[in-house]
Amino acid sequence: MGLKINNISGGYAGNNILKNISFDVPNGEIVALIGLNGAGKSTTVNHIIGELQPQMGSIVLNDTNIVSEPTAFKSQLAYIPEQPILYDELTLGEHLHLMLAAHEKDDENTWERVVSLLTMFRLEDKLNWLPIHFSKGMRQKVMLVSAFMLNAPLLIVDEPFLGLDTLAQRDVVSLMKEQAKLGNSILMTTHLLSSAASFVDRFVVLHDGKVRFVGTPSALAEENQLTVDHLDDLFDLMQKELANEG
Ligand SMILES: Nc1ncnc2c1ncn2[C@@H]1O[C@H](COP(=O)(O)OP(=O)(O)OP(=O)(O)O)[C@@H](O)[C@H]1O
Repeated sequence: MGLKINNISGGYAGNNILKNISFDVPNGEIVALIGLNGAGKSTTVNHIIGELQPQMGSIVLNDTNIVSEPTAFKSQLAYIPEQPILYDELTLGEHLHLMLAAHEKDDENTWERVVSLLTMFRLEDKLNWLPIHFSKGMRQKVMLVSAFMLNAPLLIVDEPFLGLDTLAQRDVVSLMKEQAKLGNSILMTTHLLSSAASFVDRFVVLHDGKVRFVGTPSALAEENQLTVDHLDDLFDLMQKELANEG
């Protein structure tokens, strides 16, 4: 089980972007959605988080369909957007308690986990701070704590490394691996193919709103006659292809 995207087509009002997208994020797997700017990664994520509705196809998470049971679907989901969203008037502590309460998890056990995450990201002494006092990277770390504290069955992380120092990047990878070990599904978007290749189970390559490839990092490298260390060159190949099509 896990997340099953079956044959979805969709996009924005009057602007159809996704064409027959299908892929799975099985329980216990880390899957990276990749593609050039404008390929449709955010549009796909927006459908999975329920911001957009597909014109056709289905999105099912552990047997829960997003259309027939939207509340049950969303309660299984933790999402880390590329741009941090924080309530200006709430302290870090108030923000975390509010998020926990919304997921009915504001208990002592979960708070222990929150404290260990805050310590990992060196935020443990900042519970009384307001967002205005946080740097960009610190805001991103607050989003990471808010999502990882939930141990949600599906975690979606948009560009997990953006704005993070190398220590925090390493911590995010180990947290994603920990979530996978717990049997949760992780879907991330990234432009850093070679780095992602060292820890993701599979890549889903989007190209012009279509799924171009689904498979392991080594299979992706092999198909494009690249080594895993040089997977970033795939973007040059796709860019050239787009130029030829145009
Ligand atoms: N709000 C919107 N309304 C209409 N079209 C949009 C909107 N947002 C994005 N698009 C279009 O949808 C297509 C896919 O964009 P999307 O943001 O999904 O790409 P992406 O793969 O996430 O790119 P990036 O790597 O730049 O984040 C693009 O052609 C874009 O112009």
